[in-house]
Formats: sequence, structure tokens, C-alpha cells
Amino acid sequence: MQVAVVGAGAVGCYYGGLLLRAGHDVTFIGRQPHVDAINAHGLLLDTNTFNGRLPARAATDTHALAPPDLVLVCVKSADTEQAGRSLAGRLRPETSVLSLQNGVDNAPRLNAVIGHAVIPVVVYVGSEMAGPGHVRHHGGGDLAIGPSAASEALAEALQAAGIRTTIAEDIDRTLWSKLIINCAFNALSAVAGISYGPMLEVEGTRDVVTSAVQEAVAVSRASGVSISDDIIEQILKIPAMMPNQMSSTAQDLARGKPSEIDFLNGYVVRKGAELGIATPTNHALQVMVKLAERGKEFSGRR
Ligand SMILES: NC(=O)C1=CN([C@@H]2O[C@H](COP(=O)(O)OP(=O)(O)OC[C@H]3O[C@@H](n4cnc5c(N)ncnc54)[C@H](OP(=O)(O)O)[C@@H]3O)[C@@H](O)[C@H]2O)C=CC1
Ligand SMILES: CC(C)(CO)C(=O)C(=O)O
Repeated sequence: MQVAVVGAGAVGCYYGGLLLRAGHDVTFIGRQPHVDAINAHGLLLDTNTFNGRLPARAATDTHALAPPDLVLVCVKSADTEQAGRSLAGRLRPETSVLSLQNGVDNAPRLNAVIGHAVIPVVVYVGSEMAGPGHVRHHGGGDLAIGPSAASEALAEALQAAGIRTTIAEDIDRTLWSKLIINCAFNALSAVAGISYGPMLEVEGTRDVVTSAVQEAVAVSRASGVSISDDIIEQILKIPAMMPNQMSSTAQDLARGKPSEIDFLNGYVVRKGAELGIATPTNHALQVMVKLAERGKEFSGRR
């Protein structure tokens, strides 16, 4: 398959790397340092079971991109429209476009700018860019892809590349369940600079997490997405399962990058306002992260 990865970062290089290794023809669209490193030395794919350089093509824009069979959109949620615009007019009708992003609205936002069907994907991986053109895998890697006429064939191709893939018939529920986990922990980990294990030991944190989850569940249900009643019990088990995890929001703040908070707790706040559901806990968490981002900007200027 001819594959284009838009957003050559932690997720794009990991899944693009696995597809490359399986013999697919992958082009990475990303930022200059990664593009230069990939073109000069190949993609360095660094996992527990494989560590090696894979020759690949990379570019900073889509101008020379031949219409691919498959596109993986792997940018942060704030970059979705820009990434989508770069694809408009460059796809064949049969090209499959997958959104491998956190948040629940990236696929429709992409669809609105590309004018092409986009399949939402929930990504269960831990990966990071350890250097230019160097992706490091920390764990996981399963994908849950939304249903479509192409999904069976795509899942087979992904499986054949070593990517455990399921088709989530109720993809909205799967997307929202991940969003609700993000609403529970991402902001708290970011503002406190704390990993998940010690977080719940602090008095009151459990109440804040519970309140954020209850609000998000109310908004998802009012949006027509059914979430199981035991979600809070399941979510409160997560810190014991990944005690050393810092949220992606915490990692964004630590790197001085804008976070996706407006598309996590912020999405729940916006959707709640539309539906007449109060979301004060999610709002407070969103604002605390925005303040922390602003604080970093100020301390950078001093
Ligand atoms: N990393 C992980 O383990 C996981 C990530 N996710 C989700 O996956 C998505 C991607 O995250 P992740 O891979 O970590 O992010 P990264 O920041 O590592 O990768 C995205 C890359 O795309 C670049 N980029 C942004 N816009 C464009 C564009 N228009 N054209 C080309 N390149 C562009 C970014 O550059 P720049 O930084 O300069 O903007 C960055 O290098 C997010 O929604 C995230 O929440 C989900 C599960 C796990
Ligand atoms: C670690 C996890 C799964 C939950 O917060 C995550 O998705 C993130 O940090 O964005």
C-alpha cells in the first residue's frame, strides 16, 4: 500500500514505522528536523522487539505527495484543520483516511475540511520522539477503528503489520470512553507535574476525578453516547495500572508545547454548554492547564 503519515511524531512514526517494516511504501509529512533525519538515515524505530533504521521518504508538505491508498492523520487536535487542508484535493475517492488522535471530534473536523470520509481511530499506545527521526515505543499499540466499508480490509492490513486492531462497531462510545479517561487525569497530572500513582493518594483528588468523570458521562449520554455505569470504578483503577505515567498534557507542558486540553476537558465544557449541562469541574481543570501554559510563556520571556 502507498501510505502517507501526516504528522511525523510519536504516533505517526510508530504506526508508519510498523507499516514500513511490513513492506508498505510510507511517506512521512512532518517538521524539518524529522524530515531531514528520515531522508538522510531512515526512520529509527526503537521498540522492545525491534531497533533499527528503516529507509523512508519524508517531506515538510504534501505538494509532491502522490495520491495514497491510506492516510494516517497523526497531528495534535489543534492542528487538525491545517493537516486536513493539506490533503484536500490530493486523495483518490478510494483512499482511506484514518484519524489516529485523542479527542472525539477530529474525524468530523477533518471530514469538513477535506470533503472526504474519515475513519476515527482510538489509539492505545505509549510512544515518544526521542530525537529527530527517532521514535521510541513505551508500550501498548492496539487500535480500535471505526466501522466503514474499508475497515475489515484495513484491519487485516494493520494486523499483518503487527498492529493489533479491532473494529469498534460503537466507535463513539470507544472515543468517549478514552476522552473521559483523559478528562479524569490529564489536567491534574499536568498542573501538578505528578504521575498517576501518587495522584490519588492526595486527599480530595478522588472526589475531583469522580466529579470530572460524572460531568463528562452526563454530557456523553446527553449527546446520545451510552457509557457504562461502572466507568468511574474502572477509571479509578487506572493509576494502579500505570503508576509512573505522566499524562500527555503534562508532557506537552514540560516541552513548552500547547496542550490538547481545549479538545479534552474543554470539549466537555463546550458540549455541556450547548446541551445545558453544568461542567464546573472540567472547566476548572481546563482553565488550570491554560494558566499553566500561560505561566510557562511568561517565565520563558523573563
Ligand atoms: N504519543 C502517544 O503516546 C499518544 C498520542 N495520542 C494522540 O495522537 C495524536 C498525535 O500525538 P503525538 O504523535 O504524540 O504528537 P507529536 O507532537 O509527537 O506528533 C505530531 C507531529 O506532527 C507535526 N505537525 C503538526 N501539524 C503538522 C502538519 N500540518 N504537517 C506536518 N506535520 C505537522 C508536529 O509538529 P509541531 O510539534 O511542530 O506542531 C509534530 O511533530 C494526538 O491527538 C495525541 O493525543 C494518543 C495516544 C497515545
Ligand atoms: C495516559 C492516557 C491513557 C490517560 O491519561 C492518555 O491517553 C494521555 O495521557 O493522553
